[in-house]
Amino acid sequence: MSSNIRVTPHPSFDVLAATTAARLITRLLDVQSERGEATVVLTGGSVGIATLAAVAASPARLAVDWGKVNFWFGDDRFVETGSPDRNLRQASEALLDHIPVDPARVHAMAASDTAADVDEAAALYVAELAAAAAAEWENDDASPAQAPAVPRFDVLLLGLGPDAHIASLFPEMAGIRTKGTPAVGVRNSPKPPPERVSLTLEAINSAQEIWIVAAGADKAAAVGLGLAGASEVQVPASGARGVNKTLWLLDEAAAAKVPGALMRREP
Ligand SMILES: O=C(O)[C@H](O)[C@@H](O)[C@H](O)[C@H](O)COP(=O)(O)O
Repeated sequence: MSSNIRVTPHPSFDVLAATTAARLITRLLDVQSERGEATVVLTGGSVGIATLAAVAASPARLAVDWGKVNFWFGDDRFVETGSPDRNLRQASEALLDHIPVDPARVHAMAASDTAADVDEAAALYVAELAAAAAAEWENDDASPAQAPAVPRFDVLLLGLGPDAHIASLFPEMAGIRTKGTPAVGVRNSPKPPPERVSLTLEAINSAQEIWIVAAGADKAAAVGLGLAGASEVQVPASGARGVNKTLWLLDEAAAAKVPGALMRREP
């Protein structure tokens, strides 16, 4: 197992969400003190959204310069902009509408009323990622021609499906096999709704830190498989590896099948 993987259980869903929120606020503050701005990739799902709500409820949120935080999405559902199924809408209701974000720094994936199909939506996100990456490289006095496909992701949040899917990359489907592009259109998703846009594993793994957040007994098998070094095509979560750190932030139920040797119980 790579040394950069750390598994931390939490006593309950609520403690997991609150602790992940505190970690996120602290990480954003640390990055902003080093670089002036910070970038987080948000996820849909119960824990991902509960974490954002916990950030909104935390007095510590007031210490973050939210106007200098770049928000991207690991995936979104390809439904109408106003649909309650949209991760953007859920993230906005949980957090983004309650903090002073710079709208130009909130990078939403296209919806079914703003793109013709999931392929166009993915292509639009690929272009937006490339433009942000080129701008970062120009700022770093490097040639934009050599810019990577995606900007720097300081923290990338991932929920976990019971089938070990991450973002909208599902076992054995085209998305998890896709290489050479940072975003992909998804059809026939086993998790409704059927059409989505997702970052690819390559884009996910470009992140400095990946935080996989999962709660509930129905995720225990996926966590165990994800940590057991299974093939990423069969177990997408097993392919998630941050450049510097990969955290598995779990409640006790989701951690039930984690080998004791891997567990890091924080004091
Ligand atoms: O858009 C989505 O559906 C998510 O990004 C997806 O990857 C989610 O995070 C997992 O399915 C976990 O969701 P739950 O925590 O609700 O089970």
